[in-house]
Parts: sequence; C-alpha cells; structure tokens
Amino acid sequence: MTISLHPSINAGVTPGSGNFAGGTLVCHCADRPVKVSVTGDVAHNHACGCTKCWKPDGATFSVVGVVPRASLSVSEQNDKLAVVDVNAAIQRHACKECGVRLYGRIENEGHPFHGLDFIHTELFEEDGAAAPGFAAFVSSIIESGVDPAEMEGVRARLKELGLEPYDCLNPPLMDAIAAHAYKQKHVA
Ligand SMILES: N[C@@H](CCC(=O)N[C@@H](CS)C(=O)NCC(=O)O)C(=O)O
Ligand SMILES: [Zn+2]
Ligand SMILES: [Zn+2]
Repeated sequence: MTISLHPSINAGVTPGSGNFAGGTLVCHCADRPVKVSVTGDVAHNHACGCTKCWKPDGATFSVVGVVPRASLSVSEQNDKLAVVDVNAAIQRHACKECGVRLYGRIENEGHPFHGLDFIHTELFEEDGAAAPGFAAFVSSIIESGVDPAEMEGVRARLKELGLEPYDCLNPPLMDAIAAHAYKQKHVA
C-alpha cells in the first residue's frame, strides 16, 4: 500500500508511556509559534479519516484525541489563532500563519462531548502521550479523494497496526453518544 496513513503510525504505533503528565502543543511556525499547555494525558486517541480533522501534509488520516477543556490553555501567541468553521460542532482553533490546528472545542453544552477538547498528539514537544487505539471515519477518506479500490488495503493495514477500523467512532464512544441521547429524551 503506497498511501501514507499518518507519519506517526506509518511505520508502526509507538505505545504511550502510561504516565504522560501533559506537555506543550506547538504549531509549525518557525517564528512566534502558538503554544498550548495541556496538564494531563490524552484519552480516546485515534486515527480519524474525516475531512474536517487536521492532517499533516500528505497524510490520509488525522491523529486526534481528547482532554478535559479545563486542562488546556493557550500559553503563547493566542492572537494567531482563529476558528476554522464557526458552524461546526467542534470549533477548531488554527494558526492563521501555518494552518496547524492546535485544539478543537465544543461550545454547545448539549453536545455529548461537551467539556472535552480535541488535540493532535503529534504536536506535543514531549514524547509519551497515549497512542492511537482505533481508526474512525475510515470510509470518509474517500471524500478526500482516496480511490475506493484502495479501501481494502487501508483497512488491512490499519488492522495490522492494531487500529481497528470503524466508519464512525468505536463502540464505546458510539454507546456514550447514544446514552447521552437517551438521557436527553428521558431524564427530566
Ligand atoms: N463524512 C464526514 C464526517 C465528518 C464528521 O462527522 N466528523 C466527526 C469526527 S471528527 C465529527 O464529530 N465532526 C464534528 C465536527 O467536525 O464539528 C466528513 O468526512 O466530512
Ligand atoms: Zn503557526
Ligand atoms: Zn475527524
């Protein structure tokens, strides 16, 4: 398979240290990079094939996970950040100069994932963040131009890497979304 899934997983998934205490996410600007401080490890880290998540050049998938929003703060160059799409559920804050998306925040309090911020662990200056554990929105890579004929190979490679492929989120997250919907309908 010649497709680059993502530079951090193409050659294999590096396990997290298991005790990552957080670190600094940095954009790609050589001058005055945006820096974001995170005070704990990432959860639900995964490869995402959707068209909305930020991917480094040449990558087919994004690698994205979540942290509690209270654990994240912009430490440098907040003025360089702008929201990519204010109408999206996840408000992705990108550097206006290099285009890197530092974090995605959900402002809708009724959203199942409200309270969590989305981050890309490859932007950490430090090693050791939890590794991606599955692949989501895999069929969506076709929306970015991948030939459907490549999908069998892509899914096989993801499985080989230990990243079970799903065309939405994985069962625990889909269950959490459904449980949230149930509560909204049935709990006064
Ligand atoms: N097939 C669509 C799927 C987009 C999608 O639903 N992405 C998920 C995973 S990141 C999501 O939660 N999106 C909310 C958002 O982008 O605000 C695409 O590729 O654009
Ligand atoms: Zn930048
Ligand atoms: Zn996505």
